Amino acid sequence: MRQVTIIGGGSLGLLFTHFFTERGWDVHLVVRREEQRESLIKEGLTYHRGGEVQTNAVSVTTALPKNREGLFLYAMKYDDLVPLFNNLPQGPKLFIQNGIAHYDALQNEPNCFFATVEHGAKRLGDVQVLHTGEGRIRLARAKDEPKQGDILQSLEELFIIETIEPEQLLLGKVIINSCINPLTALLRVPNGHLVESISAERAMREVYDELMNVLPSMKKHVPFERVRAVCQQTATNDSSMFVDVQQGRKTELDTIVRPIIERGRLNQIPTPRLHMLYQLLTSLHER
Ligand SMILES: NC(=O)C1=CN([C@@H]2O[C@H](COP(=O)(O)OP(=O)(O)OC[C@H]3O[C@@H](n4cnc5c(N)ncnc54)[C@H](OP(=O)(O)O)[C@@H]3O)[C@@H](O)[C@H]2O)C=CC1
Ligand SMILES: CC(C)(CO)C(=O)C(=O)O
Repeated sequence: MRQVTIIGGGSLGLLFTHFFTERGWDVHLVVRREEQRESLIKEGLTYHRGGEVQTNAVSVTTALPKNREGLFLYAMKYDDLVPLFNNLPQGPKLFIQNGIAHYDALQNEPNCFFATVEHGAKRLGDVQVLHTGEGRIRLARAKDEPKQGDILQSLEELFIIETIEPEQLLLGKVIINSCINPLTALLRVPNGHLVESISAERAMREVYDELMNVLPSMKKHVPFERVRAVCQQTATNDSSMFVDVQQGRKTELDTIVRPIIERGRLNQIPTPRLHMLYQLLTSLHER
C-alpha cells in the first residue's frame, strides 16, 4: 500500500491528510501537541468544502514513528522546519512550504522534493479543516534528477509532476507572494485592493520591477500581468501575511522576501523596496 507520513497538523497538513486518506493511502499524521493527538483519535478529522462534510479516522502520533516507509510530507511553516533539518528521515521527503529558504538549505540533500500548493485551507481548531479554494499542486522534478519513478508516479493522482528546476517553480510563487503579501499586510487590505487603487498598483509594480532586476530570467515565466491576475482572482482574500499580522504571528518574510534580498546582495543588485518592506513588517513583531 502507498504510505505517506505527514508531519504537521495545521491547515495544509490536515488538508493533505484528507486528500491522501480519501485516495486510499496508508496515512499517518505527526502532530506537535498531545492535546491535538488525543482530539484527533477521539473525533477523527473532519473536512469541510462548501456544503460537503466528511469525517475519517486518523492514525496519529506526536513523534515520527520508526520503520515508516514511503513518502514523508513536511507541512509546517519554514521557521518550524529549520530545527528538523539535521534529523530528516532517509526516504523521499516532500516540502510544500511557501517561500524558498528551505530549498536553499536542502537543495543538495538526497531525496528531497519541492512542491507549490495553490489550494487554500484553513484549520478550524485541531480536528477540522476548511478547504477554502481549489488549485494546482505542482511538484518539481529536476531534469537531471535520478529516477524516483515509483514514488513520484504514485503522486500523479494528486500532484502535477513537472519537469522544471525546483528553484524556478518556487521562485514563481515567491514573486507573486513578494508582490502581494507585504503590501497587503502593511496596507491592511484584501488582495484586490492592489489592482483597484492606482497608487497601490504602482507600488506593487515597483516591487515587481525590483524583483525582476534580481531575477531577470523569471520575467517570461511570471509577467506582471500574472501577478495582477492573482490579485483579481483572490480579490476578496486577505493574504496569508496579512492574516499572520492580524493574528500577531510571525510572518513568512524570512523565506519569501529575505532570500531575494540575499540573491540581490550576492549579485550587487540593490533591493531598497524589498528591504524597506522587510524592515517594516519585521518591526511589527519586535514590539
Ligand atoms: N494554508 C494554506 O492555504 C496554504 C499554506 N501554504 C504553506 O504551507 C505551509 C504550512 O502552512 P499552514 O498549514 O497554513 O500552517 P499552520 O500554521 O496552519 O500549520 C502548521 C502546523 O505545523 C505544526 N508543527 C510545527 N512544528 C511541528 C513539528 N516539529 N512537528 C509536528 N508539527 C509541527 C503546527 O503545530 P501547532 O498546531 O502545535 O502549532 C501547526 O499545526 C506554509 O509555508 C504556508 O505558507 C501554501 C499554500 C496554501
Ligand atoms: C496567492 C496569495 C497571495 C493568495 O492570497 C497567497 O498565496 C498568500 O496569501 O500567501
